[in-house]
Amino acid sequence: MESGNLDDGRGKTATWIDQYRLMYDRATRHPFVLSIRDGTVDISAFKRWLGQDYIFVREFVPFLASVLLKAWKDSDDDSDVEVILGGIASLNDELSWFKREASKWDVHLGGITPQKANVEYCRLLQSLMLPEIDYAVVITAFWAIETVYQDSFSLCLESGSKTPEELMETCKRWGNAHFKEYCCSLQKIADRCLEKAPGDVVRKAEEAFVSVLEHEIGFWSKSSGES
Ligand SMILES: Cc1ncc(CO)c(N)n1
Repeated sequence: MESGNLDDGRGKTATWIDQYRLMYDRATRHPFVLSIRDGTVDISAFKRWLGQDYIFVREFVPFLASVLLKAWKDSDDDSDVEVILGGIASLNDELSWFKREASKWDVHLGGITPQKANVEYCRLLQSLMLPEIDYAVVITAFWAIETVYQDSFSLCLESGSKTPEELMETCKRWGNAHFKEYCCSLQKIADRCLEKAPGDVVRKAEEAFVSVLEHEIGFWSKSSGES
């Protein structure tokens, strides 16, 4: 058994969160998210984020499909496919939710130009969809992408938060306990794969994790900021 230098019996993913704590906190405690939590959020920033995230989630569909395909081909545990399929199923519901929410806020999803940070994030997804990228790398990225939103929005649901009532549904979408469980399932899968992966694959997964954090920070800033 290989034991990494920071490995104290926890999974690799938990180790990386600690190791990149500053960046992780910048991704999960972004000023935009904090403004939702303290009730000072600028509604036009929220509407911009909504339109940009819809574009991102549409790109997330083929990414998830590619993760599913790799799990089906390369995973040694049948339940991986079920967890990922569950994620794909809820994406279907999520896209409908975006359309409903957008019409509620008078956001026209058809006419939105993706921000540069969004285009770059989608490009990262596309690079991870390539067949030569290992399952361990993409499942790690997938876990990180979902977990950043889970951590961010659950913050807005904590007791003492002043999240405006009309944004509660958005926060519950990613901040709810069921979504947290789903993120934990993804984390267990990622940790299991990373434990068995050769060193160069683990290094690539770590890079993908850091890259997701960087892109999430950029996404929050640019999607909620002035266009
Ligand atoms: C940018 C971004 N990251 C993560 C998620 C979670 O699905 C999302 N919807 N959008």
